[in-house]
Amino acid sequence: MAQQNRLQIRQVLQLGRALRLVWQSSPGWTSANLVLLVVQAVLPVASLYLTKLLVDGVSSGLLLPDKSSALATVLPLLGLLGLTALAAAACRALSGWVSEAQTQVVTDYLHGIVHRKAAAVDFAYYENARYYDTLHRALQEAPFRPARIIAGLVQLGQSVFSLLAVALLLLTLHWGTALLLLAAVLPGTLVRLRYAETLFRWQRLRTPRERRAWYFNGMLTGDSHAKEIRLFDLAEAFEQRYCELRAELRRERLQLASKQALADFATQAGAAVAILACLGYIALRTLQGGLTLGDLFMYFQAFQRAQTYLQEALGSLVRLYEDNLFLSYLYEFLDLPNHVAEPAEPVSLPLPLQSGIRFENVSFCYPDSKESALDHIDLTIAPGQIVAFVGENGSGKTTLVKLLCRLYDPSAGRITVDGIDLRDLSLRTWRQTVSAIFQDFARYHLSAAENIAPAHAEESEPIARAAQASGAHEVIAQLRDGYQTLLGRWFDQGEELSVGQWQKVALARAFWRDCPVLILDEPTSAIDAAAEDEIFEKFQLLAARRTTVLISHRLSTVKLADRIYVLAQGRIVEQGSHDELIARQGTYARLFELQAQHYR
Ligand SMILES: Nc1ncnc2c1ncn2[C@@H]1O[C@H](COP(=O)(O)OP(=O)(O)OP(=O)(O)O)[C@@H](O)[C@H]1O
Repeated sequence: MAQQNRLQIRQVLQLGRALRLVWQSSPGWTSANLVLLVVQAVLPVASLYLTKLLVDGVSSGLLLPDKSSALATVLPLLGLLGLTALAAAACRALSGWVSEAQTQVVTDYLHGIVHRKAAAVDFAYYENARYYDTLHRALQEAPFRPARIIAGLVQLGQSVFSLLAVALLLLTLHWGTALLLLAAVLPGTLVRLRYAETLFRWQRLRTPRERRAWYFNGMLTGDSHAKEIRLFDLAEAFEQRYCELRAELRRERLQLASKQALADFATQAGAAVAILACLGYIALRTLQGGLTLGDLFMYFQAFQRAQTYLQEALGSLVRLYEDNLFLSYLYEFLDLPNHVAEPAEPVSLPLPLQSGIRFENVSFCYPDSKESALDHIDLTIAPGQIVAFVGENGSGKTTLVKLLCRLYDPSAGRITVDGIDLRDLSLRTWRQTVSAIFQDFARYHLSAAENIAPAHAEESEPIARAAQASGAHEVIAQLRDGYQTLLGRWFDQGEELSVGQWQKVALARAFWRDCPVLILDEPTSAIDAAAEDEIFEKFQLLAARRTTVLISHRLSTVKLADRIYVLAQGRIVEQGSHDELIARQGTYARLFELQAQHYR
C-alpha cells in the first residue's frame, strides 16, 4: 500500500513532465494562453468593483434633490461596466480559440512521439501481449490527456487568480469567510480524489478485456476475416462474445460512476450550507448598518463567486491529478527499455564482406518461453554464398533469421560478421546491410512504386529493375497507372492484387535494397511454379554478389543453394550441398524424395 502511494506521488510529481511536453509542442500557444489567463482573472474583479460603485452611486443619487445630477456618476460607470463585459467576452472567445489550436498541436505532437517510440522499441515487444496492453493504454490516453491537462491548468490558473482577487475582497468583510469556503468545498474534493484513483486502478485492470472486445470488433468489421466470418457463419458467435465483454465492462464502469455521483453530491451539499451561513452573516451586518447596499451586493456576489472559483480550482486539481495518473500510461510506454541495445562505441563494418557471417554456439529462448527455439547453432555463411535452411514447422528457421537481422540478440553464444560481434555494430549500419522478405510480408496500401521503395518512390529505374527480377513488373505494367497505381482496396482507386502478386511486389522490395546480405523467408510460397522458376533464374544472377539466406519448404528451390542446413527442434541435424545430402540418404533426402513423388 505504502509502495502504491509512493508510486502515485511520483506520478503526480511528473506533472512537470506533462508541462514540458505541452511547452515543447507549442511554446507560442502556451504563452498566449497564460496571458489570457491573467487578463481573464482580473476582469471579473474589476467588474465587481465597478458594480459596487454603481450601486452606491445610484443609492446616494436617490437621496439628492436633483436626481439627474447622479447620472454624471452613474453613466460613465455603466460605460466602463459595458467595456469590461465586452473585454471579458472577447477574452473568452479568444481563449477558446487558443485552447483549441493548442489542443490540436499538442495532440499531433504526442502522436508523433508515440509513433517514433513504437517504431523504435524492440521487435520482441510486438510478440508480447503485455506490450499491446501498454500500447493500447498509451494510445487511448496520449491523444487527449495532455490537452485536458492544458485545459485543466488554464481552468486552475483562472480559478486561483480569480479566487485570490475575490478572497482579498472577502477578507475585508471577515477572515472567517475563508474558512467557511474551505469547509464548503474540501470534503467533496477529497472524495473525488479517491474516486480518481479507483478509476485509474480499474482502467489498468480492464485493459486485457477491453483489448479482447476490440479484437472481436476488429474481426467483425475488418477485411481480413470477412470471408471466413461469412463462410463459417461466425458473426453471431463473435458478436455475442463482444457483447458479453462490453456488458461486463459497462457494469463495472457504471458502479464507479455512481460513486462519482455521490462525491459530486457531497461537494454541492457542503457548498450550499456554507453559502447560506455566509449570506446570513452579510444580511445581518447590512441590517445593523455596518454595510451599504453596494457592499451587500458586492459581498453576496463575491462570496458566491469565490465559492464557484474554489470549487473549480479544486475540481481542476482533481482532474489534473486524474489526468496525470492516466498520463503515466503514456510514460510507461515511452520509458519501455530496449534490450537490443545500441553499442556505446559502434564498430564500423568494411564492405564487401571478407570472411562472412558466423553463428558461434548460438542458443536462443524467447522471452517468457521455457523451451529453447535454437540450441547451440554453429555455422558459417561465406560471402556471396547462398545458404538454405530447411526443416519442419517450428524447427527454428525464422528464429534464426530474426537473430541474424538483430531483431533479437542470442541468449547465449554470438553472431559475428567478418569477426565483429553483431552487437558491436550500430543497428542502423547492420539493418542497412541486410534486406529481407518474411513469410508474413507487408502489403502497403500505397502506390506500386512506394511498395517497392517506400521512401524512394521517385527512383523509377532501380524500382523497375527490382520488379523485373521478382516478376512484379509484368503485374504492375498491367495496372491502370503502372507504378503509380494505388495497391489494395483500402483507399479509393486502389487495385487489389492476388496473394502471389503481392508476394512478387514484396520480393521486389527485398531486391530493391542493394544490400550485401539478402534474407528470403519463404519468398515464393504463393507464387506459381513457372513464375518461381523464372524468379530463381534471375535471382541467381542477382544473388551473385550477395550473401543470401533462403528459407523454403519447396526443396526444388532449395536445391540451388551452395549449402543447406536441416534444422530439427532448434538444432542443426544435417548440412551439406544438395548432392551431398541426397547421397547421405538422411532427413533431407527423405523429404526431397517425398516431394518429388508428387511430380512424377
Ligand atoms: N514470439 C515467439 N515467442 C515464443 N515462442 C516463439 C515465438 N515465435 C516462435 N516461437 C517458437 O519458437 C520455435 C521456432 O519457431 P520458428 O518460427 O523459428 O519456426 P520455423 O522453423 O520458422 O517454422 P515454420 O516453418 O512454421 O515457419 C517454435 O516452437 C515456436 O513455437
